[in-house]
Amino acid sequence: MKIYNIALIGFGGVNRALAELIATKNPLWEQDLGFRLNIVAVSDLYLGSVISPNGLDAKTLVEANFAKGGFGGLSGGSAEADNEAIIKTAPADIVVEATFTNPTDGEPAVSHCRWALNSGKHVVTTNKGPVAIAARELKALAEANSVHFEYEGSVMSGTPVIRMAEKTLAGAEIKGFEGILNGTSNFVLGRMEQGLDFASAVAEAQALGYAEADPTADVEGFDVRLKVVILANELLGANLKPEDVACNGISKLSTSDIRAAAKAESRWKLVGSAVRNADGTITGSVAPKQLALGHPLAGVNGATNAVSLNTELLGPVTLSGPGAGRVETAFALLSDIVAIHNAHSPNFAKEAA
Ligand SMILES: NC(=O)C1=CN([C@@H]2O[C@H](COP(=O)(O)OP(=O)(O)OC[C@H]3O[C@@H](n4cnc5c(N)ncnc54)[C@H](O)[C@@H]3O)[C@@H](O)[C@H]2O)C=CC1
Ligand SMILES: N[C@@H](CC=O)C(=O)O
Repeated sequence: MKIYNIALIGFGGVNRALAELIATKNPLWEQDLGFRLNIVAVSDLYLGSVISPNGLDAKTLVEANFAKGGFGGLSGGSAEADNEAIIKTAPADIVVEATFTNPTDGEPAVSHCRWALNSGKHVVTTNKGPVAIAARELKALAEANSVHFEYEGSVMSGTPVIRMAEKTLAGAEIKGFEGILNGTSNFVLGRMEQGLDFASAVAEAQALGYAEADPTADVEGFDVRLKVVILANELLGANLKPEDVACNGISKLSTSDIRAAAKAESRWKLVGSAVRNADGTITGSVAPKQLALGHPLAGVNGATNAVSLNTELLGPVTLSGPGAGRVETAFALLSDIVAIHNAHSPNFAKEAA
């Protein structure tokens, strides 16, 4: 049985949900997965930072109602979030990056990943910024340091689209994809269909933990644009940057547009897609589309996401599942740690006492 020491960077919805899972599921993971997780450090812009080489009690961490700078009151704690020192010096095997996604340059998360990989620590992240903007560099850094850079939760939350496509569909020749890749905007469109106004629907998505720290990223399509870049680069071998992908969101759709679509037996959906063109170039786009009710994506509701991968050998292969949510996304982090564990890297795991 292995123990993985982990450092949590960001302690918002997703990393807090991971800590909740650790508090209750470690015995099950020991039995079923062959490891348990031990939180040795946490750093959060609002709460401060704390290092405890022997491990912090996950239950206490999630149940204590810390105020701003509250980690300063813990043994080994500080009211400041010293991410760099925590990432470089905490005795962690794995750094779990779940700070906010910066759709412009990916920072400071790109730096967090660099510091961790250069320190010989694995990185698992749900943050779309570093993956969309710096995946090539970070994968090369991981390889150079014999560690992993894993990011399943960066697209479709805990629904395993990246691993499914790369591992299980290897050889099927993916030529393009089309999907609903943002839980918040899909949830908002559904609530507007039910008669709620746009602002109230966005507020509900925020309360449910689906939305980005700035929900503009969800409703203007910037979040889907990052996911289109990630999937196009991963699955189609593209080298797209966010600015290469045409992007329109849902904010201009009015309640009357949505009602009119319903009368025409159709629904508005925010669709992200990419395709390999005949000349080998790859084009991505994000745009609201009015889909007939019979369209496979028209029935995808709430924060559920779905993506249809167009393959040469199988035709379309469609995967659907949670696209947002705290626990759902924490599961993606667990799945990344399982992938690291299963790769049997010998240098990072500690035998249980
Ligand atoms: N919530 C979801 O359904 C999903 C979220 N993600 C991504 O996962 C990441 C985390 O999401 P949530 O936990 O929902 O966000 P959140 O907004 O609830 O939490 C982010 C936390 O990071 C902290 N933070 C921000 N900047 C920081 C910095 N420079 N240093 C240290 N801490 C910092 C904030 O104080 C906050 O506690 C985001 O990048 C998000 O895009 C990905 C898939 C789904
Ligand atoms: N805000 C995002 C969270 C997951 O990436 C969404 O709503 O899909």
